[in-house]
This record gives sequence, structure tokens and C-alpha cells, in this order.
Amino acid sequence: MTTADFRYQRAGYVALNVTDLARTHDFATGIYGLTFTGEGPSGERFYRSGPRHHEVVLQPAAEPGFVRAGWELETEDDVSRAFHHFRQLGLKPRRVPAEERAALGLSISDAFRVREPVNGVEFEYYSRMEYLSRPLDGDLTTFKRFAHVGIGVPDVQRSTQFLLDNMGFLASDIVGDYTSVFMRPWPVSDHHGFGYLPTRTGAPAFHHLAFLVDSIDDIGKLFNRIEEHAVGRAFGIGRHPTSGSVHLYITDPDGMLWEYTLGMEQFPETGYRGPRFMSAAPEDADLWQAKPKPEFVGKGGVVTGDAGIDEALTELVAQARK
Ligand SMILES: CC(C)C(=O)/C=C/C(C(=O)O)=C(/O)C(=O)O
Ligand SMILES: [Fe+2]
Repeated sequence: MTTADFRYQRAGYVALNVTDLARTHDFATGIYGLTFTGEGPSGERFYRSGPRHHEVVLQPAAEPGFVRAGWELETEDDVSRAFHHFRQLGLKPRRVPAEERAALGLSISDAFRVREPVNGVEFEYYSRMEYLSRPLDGDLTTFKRFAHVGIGVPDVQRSTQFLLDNMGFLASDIVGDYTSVFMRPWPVSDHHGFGYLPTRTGAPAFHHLAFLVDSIDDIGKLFNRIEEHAVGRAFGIGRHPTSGSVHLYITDPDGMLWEYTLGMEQFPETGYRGPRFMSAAPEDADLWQAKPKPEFVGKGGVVTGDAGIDEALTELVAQARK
């Protein structure tokens, strides 16, 4: 159980800024294997691996980076409780206007956005995303679902503590002296839906996104596809000691990291194990001794904005940073 009185259903989606939408579109569909859903009114493009309207949003921008993570809650009541929970905390949640919800496939859901105050990372909450019955494109990969996003931050421990204390997350594993922490939005069973990792810039930075795939064939085929198309490989094929998943990280045209992950540990709703304190020694970094390449630090910033963070939050932010 967490201290939050709302329940998560799944890690929903990630929105990214990209500098060349056409090139990243070709990467997302032709290399990574996602299906293009369509374009929104501001030129943003939606991509999916299954029936839900989208799991990735790509927005054209001057600089690459993370815009927000979307979280599906179990019911509309959960969305309402979450909204009041964050408002009571002083976090200033903002409702997503109806026109924007319609573009996001959320016409019959309430939806709001809120920034965690330690770093300004934006989360969106909703409960009902449109299902599309039309078939997926192609057969490059058999996906299970969108899995997680990783963000680099200056203070992993403080950042984690805020999510555990206030945002309904549980820690699954802690690497080193809070070098990285992998968290799950309770009661979602996947080992993690969100991770904090070291930042390469001193400021919040995008690290990677990941989708769960169905079989080792999907990982092997991606490995050969990236070689054929001269796409960069940042880490893998390997196996994470933390979630136990088989992984392969590749770089998109902006150098941002997209991971395939296979077979991660599943947690029960209650009676789960506590977080483990994992060794951060390089020789413990991968069960198959895969070595991260220099590109594994990632690329891209985090759009932190300042909406919702004002003087009323100074005390909360100061506490969270202490
Ligand atoms: C090498 C990194 C820090 C690491 O430990 C990654 C772990 C996992 C996992 O356990 O699945 C990730 O998904 C990840 O951060 O990509
Ligand atoms: Fe990952």
C-alpha cells in the first residue's frame, strides 16, 4: 500500500520533443516497430503498440527531450481522488481542456497534469483512453505494452522520496547509494514503471523509454534491424540484475534512448518483497556482462516549466529537497 488514496492501472504513455519529426517517425515505425495512430491539431503525432490510442507522442521542437509521462488510473473516481490529493498537497494540478483531451483519445475521461516539485517532471493522469479496433501496422515486433520511462535527476534519493511519500509509487530496487531507483505505480505489477537515474547534465534529463516485448525473437530481430539500418546501439543485448529483464537500448535520430525489455519481475498487490539495495559495481551491472556504451548516458532534456510551482510551494519543495 502507499499513502496515496488512488490506484494506478498502467504506465500509459510518454510525450517527447523531437527535432526532426519525419526522421523520428521513420525510426519509431520502421525500426522500433510502433504503429502510427495519427496527427493532432498542433502537429504532434501519436504512436501505439496495441489497441490504446497512443503510448508515445512525438512533438516537433527545437530541442529534444521529455515532455510528460501519462498514467492510467483504474477508474474516474481514482482520477478525482488523485486530483484532490495533489491539490491538497499544494501541487496545483491543472485539468486538461476538452479539445486537448479529444486529440489525446481521452474524450470520455477526466484528465489533469501535475508537476512533481523536486524536479518539475510533469505527469498526466486519466482513466479511459480510446481503444482503436483497426489493426496494427506491419509485424516487426510483437509488443506487450508500454513499460516505463527513466529520467536523470541531480538528487535521486530526494526525488524518489517525494514519489514514495506523495505520488503513490513503491520502490522495487535501489542501486548503490541511490545511484538509481526503480519504482512501480501501485498496484501495477511490473517491476517498474518509472526510474530515476543519474543525470548527465546537472539538471533533470531524459534517460530512456521502454516497451515490453513478447519474446527473445523481438529482441534478436531488433538487434539485426539496427545493424542493417545503421541505427546506434547503446547497451545490450543483456539482462538487468534488477528487474531480471532482457534488454536492448538503441538511439533515435536525436540520440535519445529507446529500450526493448523482455520478461520483468512481477509484483503482487500485497505481500510483496521490499526494495533490494543492489550493488553499483560495474561487474554487477549486467547478468550477461553486457557493457554500456558511452551513448547510454542518454540525450535530451526535461521540459520542467514553472506552471503549478509558485511561492505557495516553496516550503513543500524545500522539504522535498532537504
Ligand atoms: C544499468 C541501469 C542503471 C539499470 O540497472 C537498469 C535497470 C532496468 C531494469 O531493471 O529493467 C531498466 O529497465 C532501466 O533502467 O532501463
Ligand atoms: Fe529501462
